[in-house]
Amino acid sequence: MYNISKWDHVFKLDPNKTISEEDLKDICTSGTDAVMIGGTDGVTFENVTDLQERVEAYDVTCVLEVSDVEAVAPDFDAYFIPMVLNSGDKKWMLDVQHQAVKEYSDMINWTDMLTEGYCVLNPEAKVFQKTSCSLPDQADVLAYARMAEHLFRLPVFYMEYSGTYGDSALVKQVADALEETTLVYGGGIRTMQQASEMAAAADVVVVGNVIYDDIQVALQTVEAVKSTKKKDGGRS
Ligand SMILES: CC(C)=CCC/C(C)=C/CC/C(C)=C/CC/C(C)=C/CC/C(C)=C/CC/C(C)=C/CC/C(C)=C/COP(=O)(O)OP(=O)(O)O
Ligand SMILES: O=P(O)(O)OC[C@@H](O)CO
Ligand SMILES: [Mg+2]
Repeated sequence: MYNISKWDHVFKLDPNKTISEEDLKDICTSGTDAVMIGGTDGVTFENVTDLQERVEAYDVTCVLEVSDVEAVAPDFDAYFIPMVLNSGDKKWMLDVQHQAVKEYSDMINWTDMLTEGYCVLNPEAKVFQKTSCSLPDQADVLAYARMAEHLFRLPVFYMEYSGTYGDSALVKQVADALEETTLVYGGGIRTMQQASEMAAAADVVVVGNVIYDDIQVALQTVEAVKSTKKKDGGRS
């Protein structure tokens, strides 16, 4: 059984991208806490199940981050359901989830579901544009984090800088404001130093695109995150 509050590092694999068997093996046996399958576009039942089967050959926790209800497949260790808190369109906060629950409630095992409160902070990211986000300032981000923890009691607050490296001072401020909710950071990690810096601030660091651009650097982020957590302690 997975426990996200104990995780430090996650690799996010995009089912719409190609990865060699050798690289996939290195990712799955890297010592990461989990492999998350997810992306914003081009996610289909076929490419999700294809990647899922390949990851299942290894002994690593594998979760599906749902971005399209048509691409939900059985037998993942968990299902992460994003709610985009800074979307200007309630569709991405409530409506798509509502529709999915209405249609599929008899197939859902609720203990496998975990809701992520997303705060998207890179205006260039596909997810920012797709979900009509507005760019929050520091006070907005802190308010979203507090709402996630105290009003919605969400297990996860996800600071999403997808494609660009974020503001570690802001990540630290959010970490200081949260007690129970797990703070996940993702975006633009391309060096061990960046991985360590974000590991010192957030509970969980997600590494995505660099997997496809520089697999060796991607693999090194596991040790960078794990050794920072060991040294600094931290909440997770
Ligand atoms: C087990 C089984 C078969 C169950 C069936 C029952 C079932 C269907 C359960 C699902 C229940 C449920 C509540 C589903 C919700 C469905 C849904 C459509 C949720 C919407 C999620 C959402 C807000 C999506 C918007 C996009 C988003 C936040 C995606 C997350 C991934 C992400 C941020 C990727 C980064 O992407 P990007 O910025 O584009 O970067 P790249 O350029 O690298 O891709
Ligand atoms: O792809 P990158 O920029 O590493 O971001 C990771 C993840 O937060 C994307 O959802
Ligand atoms: Mg990606």
